[in-house]
Amino acid sequence: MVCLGMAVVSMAKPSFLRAEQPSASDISAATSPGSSSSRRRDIVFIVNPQGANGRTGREWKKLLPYLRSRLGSDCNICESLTSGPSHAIDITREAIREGADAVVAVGGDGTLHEVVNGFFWGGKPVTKHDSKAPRTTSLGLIPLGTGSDFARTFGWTNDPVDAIERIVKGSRSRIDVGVISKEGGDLHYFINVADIHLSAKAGFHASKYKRFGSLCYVIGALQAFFGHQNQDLKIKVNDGEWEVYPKVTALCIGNAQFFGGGMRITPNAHPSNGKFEVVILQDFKWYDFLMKLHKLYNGTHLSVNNVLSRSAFSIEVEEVVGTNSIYVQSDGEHLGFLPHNFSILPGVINMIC
Ligand SMILES: Nc1ncnc2c1ncn2[C@@H]1O[C@H](COP(=O)(O)OP(=O)(O)OP(=O)(O)O)[C@@H](O)[C@H]1O
Repeated sequence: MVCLGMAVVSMAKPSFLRAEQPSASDISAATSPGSSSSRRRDIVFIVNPQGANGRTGREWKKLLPYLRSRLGSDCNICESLTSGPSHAIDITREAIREGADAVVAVGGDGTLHEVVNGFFWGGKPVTKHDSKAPRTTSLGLIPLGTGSDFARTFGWTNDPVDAIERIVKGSRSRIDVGVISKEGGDLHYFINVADIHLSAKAGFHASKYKRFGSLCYVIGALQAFFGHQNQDLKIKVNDGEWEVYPKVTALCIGNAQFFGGGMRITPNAHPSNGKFEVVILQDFKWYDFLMKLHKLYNGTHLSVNNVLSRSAFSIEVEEVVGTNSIYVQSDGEHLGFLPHNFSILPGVINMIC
């Protein structure tokens, strides 16, 4: 982990909280009565240098001088470049335990997803080591990925300068997070959209073609259609009765609205409303997608035949006939196959919005 302008700090013992010396004015502000809010904030930027086929790393380097100029006088800015998949989870947990004021994901939805998972450990939110001085670590985002779908719900652009201004402004909102469980498996968290069957299979294939930019979603979808069959699924919403939904093409559980590089699949979802929007597409053929694709992108597909939307706090999904081949993904990351349970954790993270 590197604190800007300071020495390289070993990952084994992160000390970003101590790495920068406060300036004289900061010391006086911190020691004057009633001035606790003006203490220097510790912000950890977790950067995936390989995001968007390497663009994230290149943009991040160009962004650093601006970041220093906008935040450096008020904050200890720490950067941590990820070394591979899942690294962002560990960095986040360590930063929260050390008492960081904010952890900012710099990259795409995959990086954001890992950072969100780092906010939890053993089924509970991670907390600061020193519980006598509790502090809530906020989540921030500089969207610099291929799809960057989560940011679209808030109308955020891929312009990192806008994202830095949001961090400077520092407004925060409580946001919901989805939790996914499977019998005998670890808990998994998502912030954007979890989805099942065709779209999840398309996402699985798309992830192999990120070098082609947004085109990866088209290639992934074409590959997923190959050999696709709509499947009967059993669904239990809000701990009610099991219901069978015939010929499901895709089932999408939205905490936010967009997936697949800009498709507004769950147009009524919002990460602050305490519930998911569940959208189920049934008996779709390949030509239905051709005819209705524009509606899926602009979010007007809910009135289309064989599209159903409902809100839910929890949903359990199983196959009627077990094939163990129905793909599940969360925030665009492959998660395995059905069955899975999904439920919402309302307002569990403080987000810089
Ligand atoms: N140093 C690294 N080398 C290779 N892969 C990494 C590294 N750090 C993180 N990753 C993996 O890269 C994946 C994708 O990253 P990210 O989401 O930032 O970019 P993207 O896929 O281009 O964007 P989007 O998810 O918005 O389409 C993450 O899921 C993460 O596991």
